Amino acid sequence: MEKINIGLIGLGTVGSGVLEMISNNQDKISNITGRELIIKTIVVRNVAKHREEVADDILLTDDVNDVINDPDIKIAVEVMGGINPAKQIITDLLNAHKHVVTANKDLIASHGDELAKIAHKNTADLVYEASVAGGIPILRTIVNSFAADEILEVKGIVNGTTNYILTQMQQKSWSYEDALKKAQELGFAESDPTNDVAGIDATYKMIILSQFSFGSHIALEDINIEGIQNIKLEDVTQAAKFGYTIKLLGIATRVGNGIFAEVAPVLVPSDHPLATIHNENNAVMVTGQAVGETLFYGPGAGGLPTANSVLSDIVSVTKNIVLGTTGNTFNNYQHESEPIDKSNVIYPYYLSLQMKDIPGQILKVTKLMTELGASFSQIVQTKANDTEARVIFITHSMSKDQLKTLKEEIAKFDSISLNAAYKVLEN
Ligand SMILES: NC(=O)C1=CN([C@@H]2O[C@H](COP(=O)(O)OP(=O)(O)OC[C@H]3O[C@@H](n4cnc5c(N)ncnc54)[C@H](OP(=O)(O)O)[C@@H]3O)[C@@H](O)[C@H]2O)C=CC1
Ligand SMILES: N[C@@H](CC=O)C(=O)O
Repeated sequence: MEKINIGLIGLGTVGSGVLEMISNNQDKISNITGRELIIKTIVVRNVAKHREEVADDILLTDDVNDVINDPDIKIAVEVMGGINPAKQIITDLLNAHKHVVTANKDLIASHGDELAKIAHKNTADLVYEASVAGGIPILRTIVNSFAADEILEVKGIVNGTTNYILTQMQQKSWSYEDALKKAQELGFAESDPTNDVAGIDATYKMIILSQFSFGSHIALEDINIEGIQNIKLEDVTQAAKFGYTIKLLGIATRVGNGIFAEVAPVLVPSDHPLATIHNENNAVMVTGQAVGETLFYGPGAGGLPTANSVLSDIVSVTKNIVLGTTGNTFNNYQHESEPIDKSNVIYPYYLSLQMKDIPGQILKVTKLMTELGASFSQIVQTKANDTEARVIFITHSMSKDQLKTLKEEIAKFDSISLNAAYKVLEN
């Protein structure tokens, strides 16, 4: 059987999973593709650290040119992460006519269109199913199964680390710090977890999802991004008492000719499907004009689940090589998203305030709401400390502008502070 040589760049959580899956599933892959897949070369930073993991017949090197300049390598798998030097490496690989499979959402969200053009020019494939929602095969599903439908909204839980952290806080009352440490040990978090907890990783994934869903590229600066770093156990507990579970959600909705996109902690009704997604699992809800609401669920992070998506890309590139159909674009870039009128985007909010325990305080806030045309459906007061009360409101739907003005006006009071304002998802 003819062989196809692969260069693997990175042997961390995902790279090790790719190595394991190729060696364990060789027969099945050969039956499907008609080719034997061989990992010829592996590139890492620290060769000595990986010597024991790698068979003697594979070249283990710290020089990526051993892949770029090897004419026998047809497919390169980039699972090292980060934007630099990954961008230059992928550019060089494509210019050397290698097909590239990557899991790198940072890079694809930031420079995907530029790299797709380089791939097209070189009749090479550039594919990245693993870049969004780890083990869930969502990108090809959107390309193939929503080809004739108009997608109205795509939303969901697209970061495994933050969902793992929130689950441990909710179900086991773990501290935020302990849960993050465990997510890092389990290989779910990025090498620097800042992007995970700050919502940036989820935002990269929403940029890619939006491009596939709507054909529009949304710039990172145009997305409202809020992470989970400031979520308090008391908010998690209070939200549960109101019948909600806090989740970090990505939401991208068609508004006129543009897209409204946001990544933020959201109170999800506890009987909503997204509230039932626990640990490192992800779920993507795609709403189509014709099909209505659909939900795709599975592991969003971790070595083998992510490697499974990488392998699905490797198999599809191999089939393209066999059929001579390489170089067809995987992304759906049509244009930059047009500006939208955000006043049309309205949600109820969970507002957590701390106020000096003196008469008339709550009235000050409700008066402000009335002046802004806003109102609330639920209110709870608890003791924060000896001199202050915690007051939680669930508001009726209000716009971002109303919320912004409310925040600004509350900030003018010395004796009242707004600690949290989270969107509430309606069933
Ligand atoms: N972990 C996950 O669950 C998921 C990760 N991803 C994405 O997959 C990619 C890889 O993630 P993950 O496996 O977790 O990352 P790791 O940090 O576990 O592994 C990174 C690997 O890349 C190697 N590497 C890093 N920089 C260089 C360099 N400059 N030259 C050569 N080798 C380098 C490292 O070598 P060494 O070991 O010697 O340091 C290491 O083997 C990232 O883009 C990530 O966002 C996508 C979905 C899920
Ligand atoms: N750090 C990411 C890994 C997968 O993309 C996550 O936690 O989702």
